[in-house]
Amino acid sequence: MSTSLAPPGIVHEGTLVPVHNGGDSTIWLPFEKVKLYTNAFIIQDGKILLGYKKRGFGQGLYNGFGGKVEPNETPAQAAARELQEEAGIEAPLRHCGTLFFVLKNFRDHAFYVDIFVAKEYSGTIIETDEMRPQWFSTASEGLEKLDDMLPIPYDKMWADDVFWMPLLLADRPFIGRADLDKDNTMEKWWFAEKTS
Ligand SMILES: Nc1ncnc2c1[nH]c(=O)n2[C@H]1C[C@H](O)[C@@H](COP(=O)(O)OP(=O)(O)OP(=O)(O)O)O1
Repeated sequence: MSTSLAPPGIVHEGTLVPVHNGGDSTIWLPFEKVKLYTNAFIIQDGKILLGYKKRGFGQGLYNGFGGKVEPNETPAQAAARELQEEAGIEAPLRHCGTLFFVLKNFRDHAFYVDIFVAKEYSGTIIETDEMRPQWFSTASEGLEKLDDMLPIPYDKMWADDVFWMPLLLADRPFIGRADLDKDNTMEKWWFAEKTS
């Protein structure tokens, strides 16, 4: 499928295969500034580590561990720093996706988020002022669940996560954009798998 379908804000090389797109809005929300963010996940042995955001942006939602890329950092360095700051651990993170978010009632900047993943980590997972880490089962409905582990709580996550997280879990590189309203509803979205 043509790569020219990618929405504004999506920067990419190679071949993209769109997997989801939709929304009632006919236009992508405009944006002026873009700020760089990271988000990191540990996925191992049928489980994924998420953090419950205790304060600030996205409070009350489960997410990976991440935040803003500081001016002196690469996204990979920022991802490692945020994982240490928010969960107390280190991990051999590798890049697996890129997401672009525009919030309807937040016109300060759009979010360009590099997504990282690791299968291992070192150190002891700790609760921090910002995040309460928790393991969730990655097993699909109908399959055997890990002992006492809840499934991924999509109803308590950013609304876009359900579209790209299956690609993350399947280790399939992805890219996408979502425009969200202030109540965490999706206005318009487009997600693709990167096949080269
Ligand atoms: N829509 C959506 N889906 C999934 N993930 C995210 C979004 N929007 C987002 O912003 N995010 C991610 C991107 C980042 O990982 C975090 C937001 O980072 P934040 O905690 O605001 O950044 P910090 O640098 O930690 O902020 P301060 O601690 O400096 O205030 O959510």
